[in-house]
Amino acid sequence: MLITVVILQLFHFPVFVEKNNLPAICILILLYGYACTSMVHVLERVFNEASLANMILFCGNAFVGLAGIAILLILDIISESEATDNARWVLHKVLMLSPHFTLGDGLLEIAKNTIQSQVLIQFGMDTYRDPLTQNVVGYHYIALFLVGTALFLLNFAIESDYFDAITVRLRSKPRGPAPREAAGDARAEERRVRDALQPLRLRTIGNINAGFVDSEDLGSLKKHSSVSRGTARDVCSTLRLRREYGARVALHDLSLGIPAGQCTALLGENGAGKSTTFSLLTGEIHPTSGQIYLLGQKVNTRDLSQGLISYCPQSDAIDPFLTVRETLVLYCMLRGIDDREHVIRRTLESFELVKYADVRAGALSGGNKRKLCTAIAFMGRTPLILLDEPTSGMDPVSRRCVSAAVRGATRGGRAALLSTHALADARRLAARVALLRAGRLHALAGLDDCLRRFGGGYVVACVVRRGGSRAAWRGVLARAPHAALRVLHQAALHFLLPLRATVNGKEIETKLSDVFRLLAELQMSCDIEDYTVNQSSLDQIFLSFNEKTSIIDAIDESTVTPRLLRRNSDELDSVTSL
Ligand SMILES: Nc1ncnc2c1ncn2[C@@H]1O[C@H](COP(=O)(O)OP(=O)(O)OP(=O)(O)O)[C@@H](O)[C@H]1O
Repeated sequence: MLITVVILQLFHFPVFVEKNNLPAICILILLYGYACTSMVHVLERVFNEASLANMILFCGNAFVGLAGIAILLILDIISESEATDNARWVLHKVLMLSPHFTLGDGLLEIAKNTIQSQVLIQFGMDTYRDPLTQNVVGYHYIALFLVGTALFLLNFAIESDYFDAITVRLRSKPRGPAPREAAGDARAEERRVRDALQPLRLRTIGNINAGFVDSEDLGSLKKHSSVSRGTARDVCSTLRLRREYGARVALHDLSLGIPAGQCTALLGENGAGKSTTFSLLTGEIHPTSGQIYLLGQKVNTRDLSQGLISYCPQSDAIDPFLTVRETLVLYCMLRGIDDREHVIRRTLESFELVKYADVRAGALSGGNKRKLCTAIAFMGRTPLILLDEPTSGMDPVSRRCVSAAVRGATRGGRAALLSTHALADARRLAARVALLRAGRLHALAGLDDCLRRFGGGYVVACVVRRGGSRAAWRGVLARAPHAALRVLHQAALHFLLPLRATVNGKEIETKLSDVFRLLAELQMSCDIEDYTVNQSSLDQIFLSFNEKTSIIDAIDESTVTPRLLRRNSDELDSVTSL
C-alpha cells in the first residue's frame, strides 16, 4: 500500500491524488490485501502448497479481473436493452467476488468520477462525489470486506480441521500399490505400527511441565520404558504419511513408530525427507495423506501443538535480542514450568551455558546458539523429543552434552527422534536407525543389522609396492568377486569385503578368517607390503547405502578416473572402525 502511495505521488497521477481520492484508494488497497491474504491462505490449506496457492490467486484473479472489466466495458458499449443492463449489473456483482476485479473496478470508478467532474467543472457543474463520504466505491469496500471475512472464517474452520475429511480427499491422489522398495523393513514396520496402535493409558509423563530435573518421580514412566527394546510401545507413530509439493513427493507413505525409552535416528542424504518428517510431526505442515498417532491416539495438526512434543528445529528458533537466561525464562513461561530457577540453572549447567547466561542470544557463536536451541527442547517433560540435526556446528564437548541429555531423556522413558548427518551421534545414541532415501524408508533396523545388510563388512587397506596396485586388485577380484573397490592409487589399494553377498546366485558369507586367508594368498602372489583390516562402521554403511551402483559394477581398470579415486579416498577418510 505504501509503495502504491509513493508511486502515485512520484508519478503524480493527477486523477488519483485529487481531493479525497488518495485516502479512499488506500482503504481500497487495505481491504484488497485483507481479502487476498485470506484467499491465499484458504488456497494453501486446500492445495497444501504455498507456491501453487499464490499462482492460482494471482494468475486466476488477474485473469478474472481483466476479463471481467473487458466484458463489462463491451456490455457498456453495446448496451441497448434493459436485459443487457440487468445482465451487466448481475455480472458486475458476481465479479466482485474476485478481489482483483473489485480493486480494478474501484480504481476505475474513482478515476471516472474525477475525470467526469474535471470535464463538467468547465461548464460550471460540480459533480465531484467524495469517495469517502459518498457512494463511489462503497460496494467495493463492502464486497472486499465480506469476501475477506468469509475466507478468513473458512480458513479458521479448515485450520480447526472441521473439513478434514474433505481436504484430505482433495489432497490425495489415487496411487498404485506400494512400491517394491517398500518391501522388507518398511512393510514390517507398517505392520508393527498397526499392531501397536492400541491407546496407551499414559497420557502425560508425570508433570510434563516440571522440567527435566531429577527430583521428578519417573516411576510410572520407567514401567513403560522398561519393556525390552523391540517391544517398547510407540509414543508417536506415523501410518503411510505422505507429503507432496506439487508434483514432487517429499515423503512417500512413511510408516514409522518412535518407541518410548529409545532414540530413533533418521538418516539420509540431503533432501531425503528428514525435515519434512519433522515438520509433519510438529504440525507445521499438513500431510497430503496418512495419519499421525500420538500416545496411541490419532491426532490432527492442532493436537500436535498441545505441548506433548519438544522440538529442536534445524534452524535456530531463538530471539536474538533476549539473553540466554531470558530465552529460557520465556520457554519456562510458555511451558508453564513452576520451578523456573531450578530448571534454568540445571539447563545452563547441563549444556555448559552458564558463562553465557547473560549474553544476548544473537551474539552467541553458531555452536552455542545450537546448544541453546537444543537445551530448550529438553526443558519440560514431554513424552516425545524431536531433534533435527541438533549437533550441527557443535564442538565435541558440546556434542557430549547433547548425547548426555538424549540418554537421560530416553532413560527416563521419553522417546527421541534424531535426525543427523553426524553418524557418530547416531551410533552413540540410536537403538534403531531409519534410513531414508528420496523420501522413502529404505531400511529400519538396529545398528548391527545395518552393519550386516548395508555394506557391513571388512575394510581392507593394503600398502602395495609402487605400480603394483592394479595387479593386486585383479588378484583380489579373482579370489573375491564380491569385493568393492574403495581406493586405487599407485601404492595403495583399499577395498571392502561385504559380510554377505550373492555371487553367481550363491549366497556367500565372509568370515574374518577368510579375509586373512585371502590376504595371505595375495601377499604370496602380489606386491602387497603391508595391510590393515577394520570392521566397517556406520559411516561406511551410509556411504554404501547412498551409492547408486556398486563401485565394483561401475569400475573397470581402464575407467578408473582420478576423480573417482579421489572421491573414494575422501569417503574412506571418514571411516572409523567400530
Ligand atoms: N517448501 C517446499 N517446496 C517444495 N519442495 C520442498 C519444500 N520443502 C522441502 N521440499 C523438497 O522436499 C524434499 C525433502 O526435503 P527435506 O528438507 O525434508 O530434506 P532433508 O532430508 O531434511 O534434507 P537436509 O539434510 O538437507 O536437511 C526435497 O526434495 C526438497 O526439495
